[in-house]
Amino acid sequence: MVGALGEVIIFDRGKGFSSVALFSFVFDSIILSLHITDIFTMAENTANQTDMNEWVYDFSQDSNNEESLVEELNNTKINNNKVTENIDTEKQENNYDVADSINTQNSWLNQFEPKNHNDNKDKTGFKKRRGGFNKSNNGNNSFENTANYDSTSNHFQSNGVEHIRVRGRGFLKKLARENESGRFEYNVQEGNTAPVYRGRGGRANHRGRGGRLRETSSDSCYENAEEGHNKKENDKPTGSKPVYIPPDIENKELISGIEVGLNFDKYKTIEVKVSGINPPECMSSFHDSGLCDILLKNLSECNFSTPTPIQNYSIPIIIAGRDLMASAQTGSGKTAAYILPILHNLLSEPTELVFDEYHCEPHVVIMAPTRELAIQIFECAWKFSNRTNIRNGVLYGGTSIAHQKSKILQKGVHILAATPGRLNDFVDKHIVSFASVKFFILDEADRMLDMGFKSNIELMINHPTMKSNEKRQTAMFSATFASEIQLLATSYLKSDYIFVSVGEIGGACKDVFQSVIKVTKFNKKEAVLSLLKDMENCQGTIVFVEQKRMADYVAAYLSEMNFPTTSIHGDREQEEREQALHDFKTNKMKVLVATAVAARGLDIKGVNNVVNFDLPKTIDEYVHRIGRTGRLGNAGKAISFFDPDSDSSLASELIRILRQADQEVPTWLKEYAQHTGSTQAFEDFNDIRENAAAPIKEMW
Ligand SMILES: Nc1ncnc2c1ncn2[C@@H]1O[C@H](COP(=O)(O)OP(=O)(O)OP(=O)(O)O)[C@@H](O)[C@H]1O
Repeated sequence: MVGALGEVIIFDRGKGFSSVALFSFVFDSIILSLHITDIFTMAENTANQTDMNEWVYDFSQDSNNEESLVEELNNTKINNNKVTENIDTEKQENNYDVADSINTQNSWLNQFEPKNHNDNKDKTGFKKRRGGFNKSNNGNNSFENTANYDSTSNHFQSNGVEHIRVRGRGFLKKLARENESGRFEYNVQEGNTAPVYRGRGGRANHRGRGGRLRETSSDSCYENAEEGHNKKENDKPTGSKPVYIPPDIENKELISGIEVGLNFDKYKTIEVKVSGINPPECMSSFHDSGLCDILLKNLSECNFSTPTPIQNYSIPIIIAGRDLMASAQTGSGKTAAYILPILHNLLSEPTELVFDEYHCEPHVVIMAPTRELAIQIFECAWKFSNRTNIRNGVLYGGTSIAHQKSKILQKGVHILAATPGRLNDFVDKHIVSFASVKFFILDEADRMLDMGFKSNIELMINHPTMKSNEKRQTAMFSATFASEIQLLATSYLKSDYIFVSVGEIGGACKDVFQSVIKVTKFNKKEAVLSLLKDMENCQGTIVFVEQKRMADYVAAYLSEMNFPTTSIHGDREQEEREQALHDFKTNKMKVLVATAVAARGLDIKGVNNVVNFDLPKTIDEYVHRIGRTGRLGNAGKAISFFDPDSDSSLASELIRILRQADQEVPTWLKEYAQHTGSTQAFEDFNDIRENAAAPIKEMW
């Protein structure tokens, strides 16, 4: 209930902001209208007096005269000590910077600028924007999410006011550049899971007029068929399409891959199970793989000397023309397990590449749930096709469509890595046709086939230009593969597909040392801080949170505490997301705070620690998250905060994963598991085909 939260909502709707001085105050649908000059003072007093925890500044003025509004704002005596939130975090999907157009009179705006950063970035790695409300009482922090006015210290603190919202039209609409409602909000409530959308006329995922109480889950908006894409992109008016042009691969060092770790040899002891009719023999080295010479050369240049188990099995299976469903632990080389045999096929059985100025027909389509993963797959294909005529392309949202179109139509593409939304768009526009597809690959297949993406995948599989199962080769890979998803997946595969599992399906990588700490939602912040302080070197730490806003909040907090931190989540612009990853990869930022958008597939050198600030909703997500460390035989560490209030339903599954990975199970955790399900060990084998040949058990 909004009213129960207690809010101050301030609207100013009088033209020119000077004539209206009506002040009213109600819970839930409270409207305060008053002279803008007094807004902050009055709100502050009211908040202070009534101990309310939300402020909403609403400049619902459809101002035709922005300049006078800006002037009005300039004249407004806003005490720097009182307004503390940087609203930028709510409008990061666009590059528009209103202050550019009113630069000459930006004193109001400038007083909210981050004060002590020389370049265009603040300490969090966020791009500095004008127009954000920004704490400036000590002049050095742009993301201090404090918001409660403390009359004794004359500034805000975080223990009371939980929301600051700014709503407006005209000038503020531009400032926020949101949807037609022209409003945006920033919720700084700690541990918040239920941002309140309200107003008049709100609808699902959109803050508008007539709002309602609505929960946004982590980064789960699939309307653009990408995990963690920016919801606000859904209703961008035509004409404000993304213009970001990503750079070409420029730093080979950054895509060079993780080095083999001390535990790499332990891969030999992992049990591999294969089922399906007449599976091809596995290989035991790259040299007996039959891969063409140029690929062997590229492999050695990339320091791939010994194949991992999933590569030993998948490479011969794909070379033999068989369909494949494969599961292997995180960080064990699944990407190369399909890229290499595909490249081998393209090179040894070349066919003409069809393309013209209007369309192209890739030979290989690889789908991934996130933009960053699509980029990573593209880079992997690119590095292994060095010195060949193979052309690689990538399609993903948040970037210029014209640019991506020109890239793939220039010379055509053999291998196209893509997120479903952008690919569908290109297929709809007849820019991409599946008429020449030989291989169709689903990376993170269980994710691609669950609720969020399934309809998009089906659109492609059933597209008139797509070849039938029998005429194309299909392969699916993931570290997790629930039985129901396997069942669904079988309809996309030939009936005699091979199933390979390396280790337990859905099991965690045993090279990750896992620990669980009991917390409450109120002490997570301190807990993460003390974890970082206790680390000898916190370089390479990913902190996972459930909410996009929480990502900014935690990133801001850690930056404040002098841990260089950046964040990645679906409300950041694509350019910012790529910049954040780049800064993290190049060690400019020690800590990356991330939502689900970074949970799967991302392969980043030097990730030593994963912290689950919030535990995810599902155990599979947990397995993927902690798999960002402990890759390729390197040791890693995962620390998870367990809040009994919100995480008890995960307890039994968590215990199961801890046991499977030979980790210690805290005694207190068992209490929470008692009523929430089985902690039994993994099933022995689960190829769901009823008629599957008896599994061939082999030790690699
Ligand atoms: N045989 C190999 N020799 C050396 N390095 C390898 C080998 N195979 C893979 N790698 C490297 O191991 C890292 C992990 O590979 P990859 O990202 O394909 O793992 P994955 O199994 O797909 O992980 P996830 O489940 O997290 O997606 C990459 O840096 C890759 O370059």
